[in-house]
Amino acid sequence: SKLNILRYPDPRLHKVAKPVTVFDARLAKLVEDMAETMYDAPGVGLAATQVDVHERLMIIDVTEDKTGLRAYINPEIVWSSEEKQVYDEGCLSVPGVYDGVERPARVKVRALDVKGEPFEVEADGLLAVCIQHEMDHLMGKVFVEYLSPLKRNRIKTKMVKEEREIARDQ
Ligand SMILES: O=C(O)C[C@@H](Cc1ccccc1)C(=O)SCC(=O)c1ccccc1
Ligand SMILES: [Zn+2]
Repeated sequence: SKLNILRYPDPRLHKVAKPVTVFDARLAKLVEDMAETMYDAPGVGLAATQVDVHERLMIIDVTEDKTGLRAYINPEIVWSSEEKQVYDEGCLSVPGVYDGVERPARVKVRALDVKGEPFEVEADGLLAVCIQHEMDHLMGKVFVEYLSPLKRNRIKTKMVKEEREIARDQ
């Protein structure tokens, strides 16, 4: 079923996720529900933090035809390139905002799959950007924190105003 995505500046987006320790049917269902939520948004990634589940779990699918879904559990970056790249990032928790963020161009990440089996991915391009963006979510970080205080405050003000309008219409 579709889950509710927390919207910035909800304070729960700043909670630090805890490692996953139990690989059971609940976890598999959570991955399914997160995937349904992500494809519906639409998005190319989603961290458990964004659906108010504070466990170290993220899903990513950067393929055009939605055939590349992968769950990364207890992910850790084991190598990142010196070379950086600026990419126009978006965020399902900050709808309508896209802005340049500089990050290492390539990363090697180690994680467990939904069965608890370890795997490793070396990524570049959008996958590398997304892995780093989702892992920030698991650390309670939202990509607007890389922008200038002026830009961040304008975004915050706009989102709070929109939140009030949504509340008023209900
Ligand atoms: O908020 C999130 O974590 C999802 C976010 C991931 C992301 C996208 C691009 C750069 C960095 C991180 C999104 O998916 S935003 C939506 C988006 O970028 C997109 C949506 C549909 C097709 C392609 C991209
Ligand atoms: Zn995001």
